[in-house]
Amino acid sequence: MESSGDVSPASLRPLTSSGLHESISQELDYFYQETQAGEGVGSLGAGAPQPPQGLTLTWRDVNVYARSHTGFFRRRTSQRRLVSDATGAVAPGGLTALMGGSGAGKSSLMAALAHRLPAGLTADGDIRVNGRPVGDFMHRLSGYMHQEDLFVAELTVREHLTFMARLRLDRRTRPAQRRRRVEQLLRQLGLLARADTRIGGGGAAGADGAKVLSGGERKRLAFATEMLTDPPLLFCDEPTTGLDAYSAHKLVHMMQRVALQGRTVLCTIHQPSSELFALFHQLVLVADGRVVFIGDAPSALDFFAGHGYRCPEAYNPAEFFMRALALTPGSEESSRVAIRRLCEHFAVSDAARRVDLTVRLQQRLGDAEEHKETCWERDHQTPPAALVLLLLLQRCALQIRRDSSVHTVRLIEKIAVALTAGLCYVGAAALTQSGVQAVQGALFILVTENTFSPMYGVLAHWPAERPLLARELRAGLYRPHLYYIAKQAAMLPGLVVEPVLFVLIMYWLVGLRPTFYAFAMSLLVVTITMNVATACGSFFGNAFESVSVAMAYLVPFDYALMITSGLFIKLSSLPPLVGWVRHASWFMYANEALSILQWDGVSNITCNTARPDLPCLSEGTQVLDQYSFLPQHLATDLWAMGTLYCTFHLLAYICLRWRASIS
Ligand SMILES: Nc1ncnc2c1ncn2[C@@H]1O[C@H](COP(=O)(O)OP(=O)(O)OP(=O)(O)O)[C@@H](O)[C@H]1O
Repeated sequence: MESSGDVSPASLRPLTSSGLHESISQELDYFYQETQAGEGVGSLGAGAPQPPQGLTLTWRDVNVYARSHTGFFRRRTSQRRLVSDATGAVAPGGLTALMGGSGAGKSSLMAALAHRLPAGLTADGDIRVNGRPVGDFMHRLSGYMHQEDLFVAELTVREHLTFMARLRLDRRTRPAQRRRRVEQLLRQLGLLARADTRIGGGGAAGADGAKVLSGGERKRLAFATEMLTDPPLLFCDEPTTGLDAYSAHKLVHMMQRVALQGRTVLCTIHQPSSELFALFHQLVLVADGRVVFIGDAPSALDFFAGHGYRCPEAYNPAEFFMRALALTPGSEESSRVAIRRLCEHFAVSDAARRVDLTVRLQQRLGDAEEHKETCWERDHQTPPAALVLLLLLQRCALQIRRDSSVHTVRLIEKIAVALTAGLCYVGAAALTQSGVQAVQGALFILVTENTFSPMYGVLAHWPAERPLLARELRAGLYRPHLYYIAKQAAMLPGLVVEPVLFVLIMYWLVGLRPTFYAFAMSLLVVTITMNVATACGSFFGNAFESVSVAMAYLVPFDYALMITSGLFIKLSSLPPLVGWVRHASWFMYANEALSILQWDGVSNITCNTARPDLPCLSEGTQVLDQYSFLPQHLATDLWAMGTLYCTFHLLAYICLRWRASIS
């Protein structure tokens, strides 16, 4: 294994060249000139703190385990080893391929090396960077391009990079520098023409027909995102998955260029073509969770040939390695024995001795400098919480504004329902016996229409955004409470405009009590109702793993609340077993408050004189009493709804944190 000082770009030339390679080289000429001038993908420019360059990554006896919980209350824990006793080293200045068949343990090993194990996986062993045991500083020191790219679909390419630049770059980076960095990456990664295109959800076109990025462009954007901070260490998990040969070559070629600038780049890859394979300088071959070989491709071919696995002439070496290391279906056990034998041969080979030497050297180096901080750790300053909140708020607001299903369609629906319901009640809300029924019916519509659609609408948002949230939280980009506050704050204008619009239309069409106080207070009650309902939807959306499971619990819950609202059964006659439910029913509080606003102080309701045998409610208090409502409860109702609002949000936030930590 070569140390950082021994590696020169010349010694790391690609193994072969091809026409495709040359055409890409020409296309990237501009980029290359810039990198030669020290202004390439990895340059932040003067002024910003620079990370340490030339990092050697070493690992010894690394094991990765998957923990699963089974049984009642998930109390039984079982553990499976995904990576066994892996030892290796990767030097800077070259592109290293972590290769192996599907399920060989590449992603698990790479996540452990990058200090980014997902929830459910744990690791032990000694992993170091320039001799220093890895820790949380890896999030700043390294970039990690995930196998599955996740973006906020509504943002454009430039908006996404700008947002990430503000969160990831040191807070002392000047705005002009930041902008230059974004433009530089857009240009270098061939995304300039697509800079104002929406990222989209990965499909052919956005929901509203807007153009979105292709798979290859998304991968390049993911790469650009990781390159924003100019990390000296870069991990790429299957960056070529889903790309055509040309796009895959273009992306790996960029990674090679970045590596040749002195960075350490480790990239998992499945089965690359010969041309793609030729771009890698070093291989780490993995099979059945074990490291089978580390070194360059010619040495790997010699090693395999020396143990009876000869690669045929003109055969793609990558394919050859994959075949040699595959677990053959039907005879997995004999494949495992063969793999273990190769591992044993490798353990006593010269290549393994070189790796071991590097690992020991780095260990000694690190132990000697145990108490020294790297300048990168000491220097990096994250943006202040207020700025992070503002950035998240901007992003959420853009998401809502551009997702027509959230605002335009909902506003149209609200107006249409308010008009329809209002027109049905025109002239019905008189101070008569039938008028009492009409008013109570209209109040019920005011409550339900501002409860169900917002509650179920918001429910779906949380599970959909959870993977991205979990990833961004794990990357240390922001704290969960900032995300939650930003999300709620971005929704707030809609949660005020919608109920106000609805009440404005329906209140006057129905002809409800025409006093300013009754109208203004009704506006307030309905607005609070909608906000409590969305808080409840947020709680259910965060408490369960998927929308369907959340719905399974929410539907019976809202039925219980609705039945105990006072309209369907007199509250005083509720059986004690379920009577307590009404205390959590904002339906009840809202209905009571709205009814008080309509009927308190009314004393001239006319009776049906033609039918003296029928019961007659001649006073407002009688109407309220019919539902067990009390006129003096208005303030209590408002306080109760406020308490429910805070409780649901608190529960939602606790669940958000918990769900994100296990996702
Ligand atoms: N969180 C997890 N819980 C349980 N098992 C897991 C988990 N993650 C991965 N595994 C298992 O560990 C093994 C190795 O998975 P890993 O993703 O590391 O392999 P890989 O070589 O990257 O595969 P691929 O190329 O298909 O992505 C697989 O059998 C996989 O099912």
